[in-house]
Amino acid sequence: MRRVLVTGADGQLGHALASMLYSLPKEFFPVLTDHASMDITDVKKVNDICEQTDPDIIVNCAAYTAVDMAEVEAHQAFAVNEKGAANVAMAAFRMKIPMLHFSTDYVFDGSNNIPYTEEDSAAPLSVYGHSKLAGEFAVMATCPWAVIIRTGWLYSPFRSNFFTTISRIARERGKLEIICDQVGTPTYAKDLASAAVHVFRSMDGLTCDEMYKYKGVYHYSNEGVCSWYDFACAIVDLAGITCVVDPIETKDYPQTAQRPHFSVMNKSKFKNCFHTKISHWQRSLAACMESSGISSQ
Ligand SMILES: NC(=O)C1=CN([C@@H]2O[C@H](COP(=O)(O)OP(=O)(O)OC[C@H]3O[C@@H](n4cnc5c(N)ncnc54)[C@H](OP(=O)(O)O)[C@@H]3O)[C@@H](O)[C@H]2O)C=CC1
Ligand SMILES: Cc1cn([C@H]2C[C@H](O)[C@@H](COP(=O)(O)OP(=O)(O)O[C@H]3O[C@@H](C)C(=O)[C@@H](O)[C@H]3O)O2)c(=O)[nH]c1=O
Repeated sequence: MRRVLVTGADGQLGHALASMLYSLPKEFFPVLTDHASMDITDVKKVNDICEQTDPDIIVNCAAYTAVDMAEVEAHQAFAVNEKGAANVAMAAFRMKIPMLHFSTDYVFDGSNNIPYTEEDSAAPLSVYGHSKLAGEFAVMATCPWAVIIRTGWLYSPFRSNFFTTISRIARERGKLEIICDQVGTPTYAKDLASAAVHVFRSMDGLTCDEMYKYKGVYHYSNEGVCSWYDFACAIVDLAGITCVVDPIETKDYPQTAQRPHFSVMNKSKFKNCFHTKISHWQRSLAACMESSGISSQ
């Protein structure tokens, strides 16, 4: 049985991954840590807990994810997303074990008109995007066999995210105005957790030299393309909520941080390397809706 140390286990991805690991009890034993029990900016704490728990795999789900707040809290964003990530990567390097880390579609500036590949240049528009890109470099420099998955528009029935927010405010307000000129692909956290398990299985039992085969950045979201407006319409429809959803432009929804207008990612590298298929975002949204019980409320 493989011990999988998860940081940020109280976040939406950490929670989805923990549930996935508990559902595979013969294969994996989750060692869950959260902000309170293991602050990843505290290098001594990270090393002590890794030493005590002796994991076989480390997955860094901890992050500073408040995109607008990061514009005024750059120091905190970089402390967690760059230095904290490097602390976790250093522990994995010392223990010579697989390290999985997550990054974001917000490393791109949105100027592409075809899906971004891993070879495309990153040019973040926001402090959050810059801090995550710095984290990618820090992780790769610290633990050279690390696998970094860039994902985007993550949602689940757990914690605050676009899915839970829209489900709630559609009922409260009866009318929503949603940006239609930012295009990307939603990612169901359960699908991403399942993708992470594919990575663990591929890297299980490999020597450091063998792990190098997988090193680097991969793109992963659900399949398909939509705007936030399309996503909101689909949530409202599936939930059976009576609510008007109007499309608006980014300029009509003032936000502190700038977001890319286009952040669709090409997932071929992940699918080919880890021999997996990916579900379309509408199918995954339906699965999430069903598991959340929101549509029957
Ligand atoms: N959410 C999204 O739409 C997207 C997320 N990603 C990336 O996916 C990953 C997972 O994101 P997601 O699960 O949504 O994020 P969440 O914000 O839901 O979870 C992040 C977790 O990290 C914890 N955390 C924050 N600071 C620290 C710290 N110093 N030490 C330990 N834990 C800390 C948070 O705890 P607390 O809340 O108590 O501070 C929270 O539980 C991140 O790398 C994120 O950048 C990428 C693209 C899209
Ligand atoms: C609630 C609401 C949001 N929106 C828009 C704002 C924003 O552009 C978009 C999504 O809202 P959010 O607050 O979820 O946006 P945001 O925090 O930018 O989401 C991002 O989070 C980080 C962590 C990532 O890494 C990204 O991939 C992405 O998921 O919807 C509306 O237009 N109307 C509304 O009523």
